[in-house]
Amino acid sequence: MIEISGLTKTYGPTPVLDGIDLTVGDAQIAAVVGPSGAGKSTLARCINLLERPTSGSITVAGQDLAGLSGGSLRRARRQIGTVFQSANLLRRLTAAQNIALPMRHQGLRDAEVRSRVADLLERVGMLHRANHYPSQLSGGQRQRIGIARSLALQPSVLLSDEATSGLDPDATRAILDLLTGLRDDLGVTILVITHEMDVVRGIADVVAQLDHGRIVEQGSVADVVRRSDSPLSRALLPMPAAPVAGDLRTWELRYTEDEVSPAWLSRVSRELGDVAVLAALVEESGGVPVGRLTVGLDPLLDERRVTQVLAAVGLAAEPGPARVDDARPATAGRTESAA
Ligand SMILES: Nc1ncnc2c1ncn2[C@@H]1O[C@H](COP(=O)(O)OP(=O)(O)OP(=O)(O)O)[C@@H](O)[C@H]1O
Repeated sequence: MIEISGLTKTYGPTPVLDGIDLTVGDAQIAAVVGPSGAGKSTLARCINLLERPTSGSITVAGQDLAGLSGGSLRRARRQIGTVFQSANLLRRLTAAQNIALPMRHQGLRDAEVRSRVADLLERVGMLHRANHYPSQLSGGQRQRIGIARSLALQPSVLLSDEATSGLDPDATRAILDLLTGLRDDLGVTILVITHEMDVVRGIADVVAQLDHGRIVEQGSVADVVRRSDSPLSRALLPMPAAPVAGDLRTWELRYTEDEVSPAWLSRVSRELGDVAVLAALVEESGGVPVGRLTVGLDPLLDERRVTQVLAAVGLAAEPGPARVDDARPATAGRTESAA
């Protein structure tokens, strides 16, 4: 478990992290997202003790890291594995030797090292590359070896700072499967720093958005994607593209499958008149299938009434950004994704 409270980090006069409160439960994956310069990597470096926080507390597995020094600091560091964008393997060592390195530094016996290295190679699906050198591995394979090395001292927490950045979709998928396996099989708590919303959708249990050193939005992914008015929700699941300009008023609707009435279209049409379905998309995030629709309605309808009628059938609604061009009212048959 990671508990961060009132964490502040300043370089000179400027706070780079400003009062961060964030909790990641045991065996949870948390994603931290945010624009370049928001403070994501600084947050990771404070958690793995490469940087000292200016103030606030960081508790990992029940131990407050800020007050530690000497031997207790070194012991606490072993609780935390880190994977960076580049695996930074030593090129003169084989994959197996790279994984063994932290254990050798630790003074573990040969037999123990050999057995753990074999287990780790198997876990990351790289037993067949044990004796390859980094230059003989693909980027995704190097990253898997880097993850195995970060697990060598059996940490309870893993930090991943842009570990899938620059990898192709298959290699990314393999790394994400590996991380979810570590959470589910070994109960590792994982904090993922990423700018890739696919990664958040794919594996995160909770998500926090950092901006200018502050958390501006956070919550479980399942809750965030249900929020119709949230910038983070829109970033996670953008609205499908729809035609713009014209006579109808556009509305952006969002629903989760468990909350929407199956007969919503006919019920809404009865109350509000024709509904032009302009775009529709269903995608899963945080284990929840979320549907998004852009529809066109009569522009003379009262906004509050529209919102109420849509809410009554389980649709969260926001007025869209523009008017609709050449929209034709749809029948229920065109909304296959929502019905
Ligand atoms: N050692 C340092 N000294 C001074 N300023 C720093 C230092 N490290 C980071 N910063 C500043 O802190 C801010 C946050 O940097 P950080 O690397 O944490 O952002 P980030 O969100 O990870 O960005 P990116 O997505 O581009 O990697 C930036 O304005 C950066 O210039």
